[in-house]
Amino acid sequence: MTTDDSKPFARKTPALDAALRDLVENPLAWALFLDIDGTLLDLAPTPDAIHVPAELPENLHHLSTRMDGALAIVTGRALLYADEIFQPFEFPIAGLHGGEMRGTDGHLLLVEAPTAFAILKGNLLAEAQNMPDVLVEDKGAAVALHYRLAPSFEQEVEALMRRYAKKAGPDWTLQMGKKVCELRPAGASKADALERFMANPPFRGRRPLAIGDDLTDETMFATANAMGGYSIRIGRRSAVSCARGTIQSPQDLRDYLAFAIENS
Ligand SMILES: O=P(O)(O)OC[C@H]1O[C@H](O[C@H]2O[C@H](CO)[C@@H](O)[C@H](O)[C@H]2O)[C@H](O)[C@@H](O)[C@@H]1O
Ligand SMILES: [Mg+2]
Repeated sequence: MTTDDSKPFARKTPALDAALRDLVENPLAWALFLDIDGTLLDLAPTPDAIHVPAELPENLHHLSTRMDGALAIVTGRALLYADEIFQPFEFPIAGLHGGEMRGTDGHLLLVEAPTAFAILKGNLLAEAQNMPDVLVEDKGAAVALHYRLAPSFEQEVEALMRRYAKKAGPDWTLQMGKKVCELRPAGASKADALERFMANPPFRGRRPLAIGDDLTDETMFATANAMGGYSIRIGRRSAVSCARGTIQSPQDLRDYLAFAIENS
């Protein structure tokens, strides 16, 4: 293909341009790992208020086909919830920040919430009711407390979740995010998920490209970089991020992905 300055990647830094250009020109050389909230989708006021652009699932399907299936979703969402977003297509996916997985063989690894954790979630829900507009998102083996609609409760939310992290014990860990504080299974991270995908075809032997927007994505950025790949953070450039490149918004990323499909 030929490229010129009007193309989406021509506005970026040289290293980012080169990675984005190479994904278009050599889709079989790359393995793509995509976060959902704040990356593929614009952030919304509440977890269920997300808008999925009608063309997004099909665009990802086309790109995945060009990459011979080496495209995976790596999200903090529960795996089965995230699957619904991309219907009727089904991608290799990691949920709960790496705790849940489904590889290309279709084998589903889900985490079951033990009774003690279910009781803990019930108690958390009761205590959160004292904080108007703070939302509890029950994700099965993880639970999130969202304060996007009630930013003045940030400190209280964090303190409450730290208390509950102690009660939950070592099998759960605290995960901070954008206007959210979560308790998630401690056994795996997004980096672990990326490594597990990379151990098998069609991912094996390719350069990983990790794209995300939040603290939870930093481990997969670092791992993608260490494996000779590349990492892109959606949002403003950040000195504390491991990501090597920056794309300003989910819309810019979606525009680039649409361009990559048309031209690869
Ligand atoms: O790893 P991700 O796919 O980015 O998931 C991270 C968390 O995303 C969701 O929360 C965030 O998005 C919401 C919808 O835009 C927004 O209202 C919230 O403030 C954000 O923190 C999701 O609800 C969490 O379960 C994910 O862990
Ligand atoms: Mg995100």
